[in-house]
Amino acid sequence: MKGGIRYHPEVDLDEVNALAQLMTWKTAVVDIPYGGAKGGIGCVPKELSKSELERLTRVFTQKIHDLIGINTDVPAPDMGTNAQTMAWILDEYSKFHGHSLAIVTGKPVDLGGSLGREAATGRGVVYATEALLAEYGKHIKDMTFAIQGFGNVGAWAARIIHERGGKVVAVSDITGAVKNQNGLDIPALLNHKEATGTLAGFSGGDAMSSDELLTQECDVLIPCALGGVLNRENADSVKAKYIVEAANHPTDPDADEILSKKGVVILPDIYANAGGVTVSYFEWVQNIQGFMWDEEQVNRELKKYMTRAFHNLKNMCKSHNCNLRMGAFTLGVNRVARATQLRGWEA
Ligand SMILES: NC(=O)C1=CN([C@@H]2O[C@H](COP(=O)(O)OP(=O)(O)OC[C@H]3O[C@@H](n4cnc5c(N)ncnc54)[C@H](O)[C@@H]3O)[C@@H](O)[C@H]2O)C=CC1
Ligand SMILES: O=C(O)CCC(=O)C(=O)O
Repeated sequence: MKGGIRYHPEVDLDEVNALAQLMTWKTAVVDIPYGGAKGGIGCVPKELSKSELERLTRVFTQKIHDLIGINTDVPAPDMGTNAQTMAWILDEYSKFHGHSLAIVTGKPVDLGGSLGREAATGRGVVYATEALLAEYGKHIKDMTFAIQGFGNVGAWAARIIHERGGKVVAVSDITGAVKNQNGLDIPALLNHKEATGTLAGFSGGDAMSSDELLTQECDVLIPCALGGVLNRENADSVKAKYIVEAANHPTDPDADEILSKKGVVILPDIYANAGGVTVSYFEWVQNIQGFMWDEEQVNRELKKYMTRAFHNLKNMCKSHNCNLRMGAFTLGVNRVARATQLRGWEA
């Protein structure tokens, strides 16, 4: 099983359960050999010191070390966790079971992490967006983007879209939001965030409230933060023509219906954000083989997996005459059902 560990105040058992289920279908959609998992701690990581985070992570690992394993459950980063968190889990786990590089993915590269994993979810989102837009004869360089969340996924997606000539017109995070209809200078915004820890005060755009981001004028909206942010309160006001779900379950069922009726095309999470777990799979393979790939190979393989999955998804939608979310779930559930039947577990 595979999935991230989340540190966030809203983490609870129901949410982790739902996120683990999404991982089951996600890994099947991109056809990598895992089931789904997820873990989390209800806490506010920004309010904890580095040494408190380390102690929390080590005690958590002491509690779960018998549940995880390189062939049973392999954690990775999610919201509020990062490569450092994975390094602590690896170190603590190794005290019980011996040195096991493949016990976590998304580790620091210096500790056996894969080149390209940190950027992989955002990069995968960009590959997915390119594949979707190509279906409509469009290109990133001709489109405007609004991005909610400027953490690992949002910042990397923004950076790569900007590099490809796309115009990122609005960005938000927990500290606020900034917009510029002529396009934000993303490298400058990244430097500003690095230096100040906030989006506030960025001179290259106008400040706005975080909530406004979702209804901002743009072609493509990319939610990269929490679940349930698109709901019946705001769905009707969304102006984007395309939504690429980089976050997990950002669109609730009411919003899904409202947006579909408005003709908004939604690229679902279990495909759109699968680049992260795909490169996690590459990291696990590299650790087991004891052979590091170069970054070019990682990105080339990632593109191959994302493009192949998009074609499978599109064919599923065509043969079942359904939208992309239904197509993605049908693809994932069918693969799991087929494996289940082949093992003789048919009811
Ligand atoms: N890290 C990964 O590899 C993957 C992450 N995801 C999903 O992507 C989403 C983001 O994850 P990460 O970037 O890793 O987390 P992160 O912790 O690095 O960043 C989260 C970002 O969301 C922002 N945020 C939080 N609440 C907000 C609000 N109310 N309004 C606006 N922004 C808000 C934070 O300020 C931060 O910029 C999550 O839903 C996660 O499950 C999905 C696949 C893989
Ligand atoms: O990289 C991984 O193993 C998990 C990534 C993740 O948590 C997700 O796709 O939601």
